[in-house]
Amino acid sequence: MKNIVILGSTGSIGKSTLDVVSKFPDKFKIVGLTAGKNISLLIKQIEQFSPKVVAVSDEEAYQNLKSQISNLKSANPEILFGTEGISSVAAMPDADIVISAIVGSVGLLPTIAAIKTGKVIGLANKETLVMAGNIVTALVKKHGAILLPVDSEHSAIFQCIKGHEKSSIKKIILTASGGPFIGKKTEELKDISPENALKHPNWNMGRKITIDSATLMNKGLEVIEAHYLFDLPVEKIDVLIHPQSIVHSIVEFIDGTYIAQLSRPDMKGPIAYALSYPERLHDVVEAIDWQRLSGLTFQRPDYTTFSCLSLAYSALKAGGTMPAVLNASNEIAVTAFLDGIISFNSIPVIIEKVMEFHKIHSADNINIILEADKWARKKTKEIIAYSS
Ligand SMILES: NC(=O)C1=CN([C@@H]2O[C@H](COP(=O)(O)OP(=O)(O)OC[C@H]3O[C@@H](n4cnc5c(N)ncnc54)[C@H](OP(=O)(O)O)[C@@H]3O)[C@@H](O)[C@H]2O)C=CC1
Ligand SMILES: CC(=O)[C@@H](O)[C@H](O)COP(=O)(O)O
Ligand SMILES: [Mn+2]
Repeated sequence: MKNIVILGSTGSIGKSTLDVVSKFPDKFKIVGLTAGKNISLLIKQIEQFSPKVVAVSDEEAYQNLKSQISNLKSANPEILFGTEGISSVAAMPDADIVISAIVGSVGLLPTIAAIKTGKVIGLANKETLVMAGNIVTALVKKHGAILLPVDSEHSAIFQCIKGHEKSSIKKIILTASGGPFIGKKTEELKDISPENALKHPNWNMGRKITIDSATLMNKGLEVIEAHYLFDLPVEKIDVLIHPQSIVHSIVEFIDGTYIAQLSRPDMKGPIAYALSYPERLHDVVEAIDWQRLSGLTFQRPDYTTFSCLSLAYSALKAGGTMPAVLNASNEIAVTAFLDGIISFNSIPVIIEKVMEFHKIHSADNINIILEADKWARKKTKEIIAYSS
């Protein structure tokens, strides 16, 4: 029996993780859950899974949760609050594996708290590695923690390279669906509404990552994530558009052969793989009906129209605090787009300006990263205010 903590249990990844856990009650037990502010869902999860400890980041939600919890007959967890409370859940001694599935930079400190206890981390929160890849991988080594990718492309690469020498890898190819605006040019994207950008063709995900998929920033963040997870230079990390999202990524070996990992687009696959690693669970994802597949197609990304992808490659090459700045600026720009304050096409324009203003620092410790993150948020807001 493995004891599981889920950071971000009320989100898309959190809910899929609980789906997997509920199908295998003899293998997994939930010991800790955390949420932002969706306490109506959190209460249902508490009733169903009886965690020992829960934490929420939002103060009003915390007070509401505390007042409602005494009415629950079946469960009575300890309730914690804020980043510190979430980090305590992440570090709880009973946990065997922590699924890191909070969205955005707020996931960084709780993930580090889990790493420092030497646990197995199922990492969905790609922002952790984008912001602080060198620091995080050094902490993983120092504390004997294990980082298992939950992001579908990285889970695919992890599965494909298993048992192969690193020197035999020529490059890895991250597949991208292309998002809802595949094939469109900049001019055609100028009046895109948040509602249309939120219509991902293949995956049902949280709002922030769905917009990142539409701009291709998601793939850019994943290039940076892959660099740190697999310790590969940027030149060995490629991106290919694959609109069907059946091939989750590909490894090209030096002998000219390839290994790819395939399944229907369903995050329960990579989640279950991380939860049960190194074993596999039965019947997690519905089988592919091969005869009915209409085709698997691949094309080069349009780096000009979807320039967020180019910006992410530039940030990775620039190094130091630049990836953290890219990430923070993107978070602010995406929120502004969802709030109707800036246009879809402004997202990369604003991020690029912020990157141009940034004086790179060596990413030696977490405070330098947090400072860069803070600086980039402020600068992005200034540029948005100035231009609107
Ligand atoms: N969804 C997917 O299929 C995939 C997601 N990922 C990555 O996984 C992560 C989660 O994505 P996803 O599940 O889609 O996101 P969601 O927006 O669906 O869920 C986010 C979770 O984070 C919580 N949260 C939000 N803000 C805070 C905060 N300030 N403090 C603490 N918790 C907070 C939310 O709580 P509440 O709702 O209660 O406020 C919710 O539980 C992201 O990093 C994403 O890039 C990677 C691959 C695939
Ligand atoms: C499911 C998953 O891992 C997402 O990160 C997904 O890859 C998003 O789709 P895109 O390929 O459109 O970015
Ligand atoms: Mn992904």
